[in-house]
Amino acid sequence: MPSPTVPISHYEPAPVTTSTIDYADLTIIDLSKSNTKEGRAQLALQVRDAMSNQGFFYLIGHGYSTEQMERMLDIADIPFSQVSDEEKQKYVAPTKQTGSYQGYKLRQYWHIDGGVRDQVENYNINHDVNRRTHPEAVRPFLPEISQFARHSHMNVLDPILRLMALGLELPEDTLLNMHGWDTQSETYVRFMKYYPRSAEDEEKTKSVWLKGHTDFGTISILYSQPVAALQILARDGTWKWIKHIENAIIVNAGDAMEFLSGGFYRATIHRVVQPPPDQRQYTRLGIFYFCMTDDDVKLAPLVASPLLQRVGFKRWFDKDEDAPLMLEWRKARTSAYGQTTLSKSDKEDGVEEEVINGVVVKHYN
Ligand SMILES: O=C(O)CCC(=O)C(=O)O
Ligand SMILES: [Fe+2]
Repeated sequence: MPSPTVPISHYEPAPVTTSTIDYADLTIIDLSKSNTKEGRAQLALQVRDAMSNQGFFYLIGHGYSTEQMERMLDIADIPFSQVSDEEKQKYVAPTKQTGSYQGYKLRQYWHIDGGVRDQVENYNINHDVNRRTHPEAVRPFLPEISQFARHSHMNVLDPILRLMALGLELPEDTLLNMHGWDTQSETYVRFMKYYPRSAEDEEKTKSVWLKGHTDFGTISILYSQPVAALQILARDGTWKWIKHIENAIIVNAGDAMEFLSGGFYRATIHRVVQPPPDQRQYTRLGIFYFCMTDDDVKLAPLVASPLLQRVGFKRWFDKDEDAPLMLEWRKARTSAYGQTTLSKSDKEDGVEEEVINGVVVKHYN
């Protein structure tokens, strides 16, 4: 049961920016319309259009209130503000060895550019919150975090997966059946806190905090927060800012969804940059639910889709049996990220590449 009586200090997020910036124009999906069959058919078309064009959309009507979100934000700050550096060290994720982020990713782990390393702390918790132990200050809040993960899974992820399966003209539960709650998967809650950086770091990285990348899994669920910093690479090659919408969720597809849909749903490149001037002195605390299929799902195209048969699809692997399992793809991508030496693309300016499971993975500056 949730325990909202456990005392907690309040995290006050930055005020919304008043700067004029170039925002992406994304579709807003109202999930409260998905209770009826007609509603779902209509939303499925909207989601299909958004995921095959921008690869990003907003979700509203998801049933989590602003007050519940404020409470989760207070909880999200605990692993950063209420745990000593010494205790944090005990819970650092052995990411390079295990290909898993569970636990802390402390500052300066990822290489960004020009010798500059990141200034962001993550604390990652598997959707099964008891899979690992947690710092003492986090423990009283595990029931609430578990309930939040369950909400994100059942009330956000599952409806999205239903709509995306419908979009491929497949049975509604096709994708959902690959994303069990009780099965073995890496699907996890991430708390992420960015700290302001030095002028020197900003200059050396041309203000990039997290290089342009695609996410590794199927669906990423980003609970909207006020500090503008996230940008997506639009089809015309320009970076567009993601606008904060109170109590909305930003949804994007990752590599695994791109593989399963034969390239129809796009894993869009996105990055994080220095916020506009009026938000630069604030920390930026975010809450995410990163979703992957069950570990044992092969990431080969869903060729039974009548839509894919009509419009055509891309194969990354000649034979389906050569496609990686979700477990293999996640491990390889996770252990390499921010650690490997990337090589410059000979085709595209400002792009660096690495080869993972035979696939060229690009990183954008
Ligand atoms: O901080 C954000 O808004 C996005 C972070 C992100 O892209 C990631 O963690 O993969
Ligand atoms: Fe990302």
